[in-house]
Order: sequence, then structure tokens, then C-alpha cells
Amino acid sequence: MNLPSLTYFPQKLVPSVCSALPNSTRSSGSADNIAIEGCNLNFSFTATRQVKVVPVLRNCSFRIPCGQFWMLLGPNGCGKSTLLKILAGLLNPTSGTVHVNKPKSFVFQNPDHQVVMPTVDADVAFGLGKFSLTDDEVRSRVSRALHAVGLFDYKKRSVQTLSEACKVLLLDELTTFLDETDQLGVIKAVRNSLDTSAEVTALWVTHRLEELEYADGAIYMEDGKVVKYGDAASIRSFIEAKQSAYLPNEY
Ligand SMILES: Nc1ncnc2c1ncn2[C@@H]1O[C@H](COP(=O)(O)OP(=O)(O)OP(=O)(O)O)[C@@H](O)[C@H]1O
Repeated sequence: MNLPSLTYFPQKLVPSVCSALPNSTRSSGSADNIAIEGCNLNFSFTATRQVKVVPVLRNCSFRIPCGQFWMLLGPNGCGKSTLLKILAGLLNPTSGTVHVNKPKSFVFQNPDHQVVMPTVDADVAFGLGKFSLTDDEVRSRVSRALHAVGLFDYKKRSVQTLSEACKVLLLDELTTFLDETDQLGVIKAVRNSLDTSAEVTALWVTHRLEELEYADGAIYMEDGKVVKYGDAASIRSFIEAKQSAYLPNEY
């Protein structure tokens, strides 16, 4: 496996699970103490009338231990949302393996945009409306999707009654539209839910370096690659050093 430079990781939390895996998109069935894992993940799309293949993610590898609050940072367009969608099961990687403990929950930047129907299965089926599928095909695809994220038993539940009893939270720039007080409130609420349950793990996409104060660890990406991951303080120092290197010494 192609692991990027690692600033800190307790040795007992790093079982050698990736290298023995086939290079497929199946879940790796990672060790119990690793909640989220990506191994050599690549993602590309075909652009310009199906002629050019554009890479978005390049050999991304990382491991996030259970019960920790991690952040995903990097410049605009480096691939953070794409990586999060792959972890959520919303996109398939072009190659590489992914493991995320279940049930998992993905929250978009604007949560109001992600729930449109009253029940869980109807909401999932809504996204299939643009394809010409039979009712049986829709039912079968909805079942597969709900099984994939560990929510099959909740298919008839009202979306309003879903609890936050998931094991993994994947959160994409939740605080973008919030004022400073509410930003802090949300981040503290996530931190608090992790502190009260050792089983919950969260990965939070952000641009705000100051939010790293609440994190256990972080992943820093550039140009589709995981450049560094490890404890939050080290990643913050790393990014700050990069930023200051770009500032001119004198005008
Ligand atoms: N299916 C696709 N079609 C076209 N472009 C795509 C596709 N998937 C990803 N991209 C491009 O890949 C790049 C990475 O996008 P992504 O949204 O993952 O980045 P990001 O780091 O989350 O950016 P931001 O911080 O601005 O939200 C962007 O340039 C995006 O336009």
C-alpha cells in the first residue's frame, strides 16, 4: 500500500490489513479498531465528449481509528468531497479498496437539500426517478443501497425519526452557511457525541484550520493525493508552514 507520510499513529492501531487485499472496490473488512480506511483509492471521470479521462483522486491511502474525530483539508478542487462520497458509497472508486464501519451517515453541505421524501426507502428511490426502471428494479436497487449502508431495517422509517445512532459520520463542510456562533455549536455537538460514545467516528471536511483544535487527527490533500495524515496539531503545523512559505518575506 502507498501510505503518505504519517506524522503520528499509535502502533497498535495500525494492523497490516491493506497490503493483503485484492485491488477491488469491495469493502476490506478492516480490523475492529479502524473505522474508516482507504487503500490506494483512485477516481477519475471521462470528460470532453468521452475522450479525456481526468483523474480526481490518485492513490489515496489512510486509516482512521474508531471513536476519533478527524478532519479532511486541502485546497479547493483537490478532491475532498469526491473522497467523502466514495467513503459514503455514493461514488465507486475507479480502483482501490474502501472500508467504512456501518451504519454510516453522510451529511451534505446544505442538509436541507438531501432529504426530499417522507420515508427512508422513498427518499432513496427518488434519486432513481430519472432512469426508466420498473418498480421491481427500483425496489431491488433501493434494497441493495440500504443494505450497503446498513439501513435496510430502517427502510419504512420516517426520515425525521432516524436517530444519530450511526457508527460513522461523514460531514461535508457543515458549517459553511452558518455564522461563527453556530459553527462553533455544530462542531462542539459533534465533538460531544464522540466523547459520549467511543463507538462513533467522524470525518469532517473543512477549510478552517482553527477547527482542527477540536479534532484528534486530520488528512491533508493536494491535487487528488493524500499528502499527509496524522494527529491534528501536526497537520495544522504542516499546513501553516506551507502557507507561510507562500507569503512574501517583504513587499
Ligand atoms: N464527475 C465529474 N465531472 C466533472 N468534474 C468532476 C467530477 N468529479 C469530480 N470533478 C472535479 O474534480 C475536482 C475535485 O472536486 P471535489 O468537489 O472533490 O473537490 P473539493 O476538494 O471538495 O473542492 P471544494 O473545496 O471546492 O469543495 C473538481 O475540479 C471537480 O470539478
